[in-house]
Amino acid sequence: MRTAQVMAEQDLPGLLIMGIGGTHGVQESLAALLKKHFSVITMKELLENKKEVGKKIQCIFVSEFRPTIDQELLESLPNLKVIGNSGVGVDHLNLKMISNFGVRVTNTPHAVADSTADMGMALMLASARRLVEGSQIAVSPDTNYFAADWLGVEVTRATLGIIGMGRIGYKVAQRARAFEMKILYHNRNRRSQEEEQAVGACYSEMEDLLQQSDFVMLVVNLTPQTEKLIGKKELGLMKPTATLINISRGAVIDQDALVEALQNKTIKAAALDVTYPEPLPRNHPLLKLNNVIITPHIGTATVQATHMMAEEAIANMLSVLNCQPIPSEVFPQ
Ligand SMILES: O=CC(=O)O
Repeated sequence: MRTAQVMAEQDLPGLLIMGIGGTHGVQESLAALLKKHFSVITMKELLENKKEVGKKIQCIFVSEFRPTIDQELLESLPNLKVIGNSGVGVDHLNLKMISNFGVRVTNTPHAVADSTADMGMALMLASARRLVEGSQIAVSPDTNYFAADWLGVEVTRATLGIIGMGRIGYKVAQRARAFEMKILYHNRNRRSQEEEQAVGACYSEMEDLLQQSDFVMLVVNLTPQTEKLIGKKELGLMKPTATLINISRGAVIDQDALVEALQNKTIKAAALDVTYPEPLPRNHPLLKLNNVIITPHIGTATVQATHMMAEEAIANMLSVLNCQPIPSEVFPQ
């Protein structure tokens, strides 16, 4: 005989998890969170019985950046209503194709903002103070080193140019203010005077920002308009003492041009949480340069952000299922 609890679980909307790790495709704590609202189905379960299991799925929770949702998958899910992306960037999803199936897409712009802004600051400080190089020498067999060999530069009172002043860019500005940085920003839409004053940020044309900044931080979404936004010409405008930091998407930078600029020292350094592709092939020239820091796209990889993203995605997906206003829906461009 079925218990009331099992019956209730069966009544919950079916949710497919697309991710890696744990038995469910995400950490068990996230799976437990999702299970409060959905009947959770793993990819393995779907593949074992596509016909029956496919009909139950109304939502997909996407926790990875890799492109995995194709036409064939969507055709096997006749009752799919919403794809809840865990994260703000949705460039790994084919929005046009998904919308042709009448499926909504949602993202989590609020949950990611603090952790990603922290990552931008961490990369800026690590690069300025040569943290990775310093850490490598400190644990190397070579003990004959001196602080004077490792002079960095101060972030305090330096000029930071933020390209992309959305939620994350603005959080970066709030943090940079505490370092007394001069903050320039460029954005599609100018922020209000009150917002600019609150963080001490000045709106700037791209060219001026690139010419004046000691640190240029990229915080834009990847769209056809921002692909290769930073190329040879833009890198050429930067100071030879400047550092480029990227916490958005790798394809926002023309990577060949970046390699050239770093090799020729026309800019000083780069600190990248994102590259194109991810991970970079092990023989990629960026990996051979000592004026580059690369992290494996971990801007949102914190305990707090992962849980907040799941909560935000759950709220979005339930709104779609309950025909309520959707807090964060993404539309094809
Ligand atoms: O890269 C992280 C995100 O898109 O949220």
